Amino acid sequence: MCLELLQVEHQDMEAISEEIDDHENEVQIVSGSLQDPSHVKQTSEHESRDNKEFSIEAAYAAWMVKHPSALNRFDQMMSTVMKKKIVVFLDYDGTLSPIVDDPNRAFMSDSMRSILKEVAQYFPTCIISGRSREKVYEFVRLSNVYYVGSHGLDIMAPNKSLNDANITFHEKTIDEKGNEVILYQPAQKYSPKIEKMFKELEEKTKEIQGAMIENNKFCISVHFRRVNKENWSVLEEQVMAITKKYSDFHITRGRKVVEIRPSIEWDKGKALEYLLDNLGFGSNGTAFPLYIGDDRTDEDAFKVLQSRGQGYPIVVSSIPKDTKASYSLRDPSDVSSFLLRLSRWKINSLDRLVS
Ligand SMILES: O=P(O)(O)OC[C@H]1O[C@H](O[C@H]2O[C@H](CO)[C@@H](O)[C@H](O)[C@H]2O)[C@H](O)[C@@H](O)[C@@H]1O
Repeated sequence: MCLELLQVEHQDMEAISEEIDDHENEVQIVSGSLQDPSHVKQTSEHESRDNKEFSIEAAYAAWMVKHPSALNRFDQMMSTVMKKKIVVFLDYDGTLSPIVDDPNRAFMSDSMRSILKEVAQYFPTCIISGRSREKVYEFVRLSNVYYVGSHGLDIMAPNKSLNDANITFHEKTIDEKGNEVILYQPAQKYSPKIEKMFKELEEKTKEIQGAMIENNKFCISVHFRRVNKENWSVLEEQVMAITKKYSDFHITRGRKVVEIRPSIEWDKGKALEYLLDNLGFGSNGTAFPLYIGDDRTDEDAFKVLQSRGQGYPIVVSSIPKDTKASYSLRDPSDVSSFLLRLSRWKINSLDRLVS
């Protein structure tokens, strides 16, 4: 049996079940014997735990053939990078921090922080999150990392080789360390409406126990992870009713979260292109982006890498799901192993240059 299949056998089944649960609304997620997650649950009630584990593992193993582990393929992946400039893009929740019940407590481990700090010493490193940029910084607290919030709608990046010919929404500003940075916020004009909607949502949903509304600056997250299942539809109706009043906004879904976003053509994929093309990370194909993410919104970035034929899209998932990523990592712990390996690889290649 190959190494990738063996690894699946040691998966934490509880975490896997939770992840399946998180993607309940996604029709496509599971392939092979697990095509419909609700079916998985119904039949699993009648199956022994062993059988359930076996079918999940078998489906995952089949999926891994198409999306091999970036850890197992590390050497092969790096052998094609050659003299290109690696740029590291990371999602936050579910990638750098494990999914937890309380969004305000999604802390990153100290070991992940120190590995990330090391990676950022060797490669330009950027976190692209659905959260507000400030909130991600609060969790990460690393000054050598670039932060993009609100699913790409709030970009703060170094002021390098800016090619601003067609960019109309950027401004130069000074960051906490006194460096000149550029700020690109294509949804700025929606701020007053977002504030209004946020207040309305808080007021309307305050009776629903466990509901949490998170203001992500240029988008809003309505969390239902801690809401009783029987109240999910009530919460959903309230969110729909309020969003309907704002014709220039739409709803997207993530892991036990409904998100309200301005209807403009901008997402994590566009933010990734913007960063690659405008911020001195090396356009003209010299940059080699690695993008690691677990969320449905990260798929927009994976698509961009696939269409540019540039870099490696890596999905974080412990269940088989439909993805444009070429490689996979199971969970944040795998992500930290991958990042550690990446920085060690860089140190070794620098050593080889010196000797
Ligand atoms: O783009 P990301 O960095 O992955 O952010 C996506 C959303 O992540 C957060 O919610 C998710 O993680 C929470 C903490 O683990 C969890 O409680 C929640 O159920 C998940 O949906 C964040 O709170 C959202 O604002 C982000 O949009």
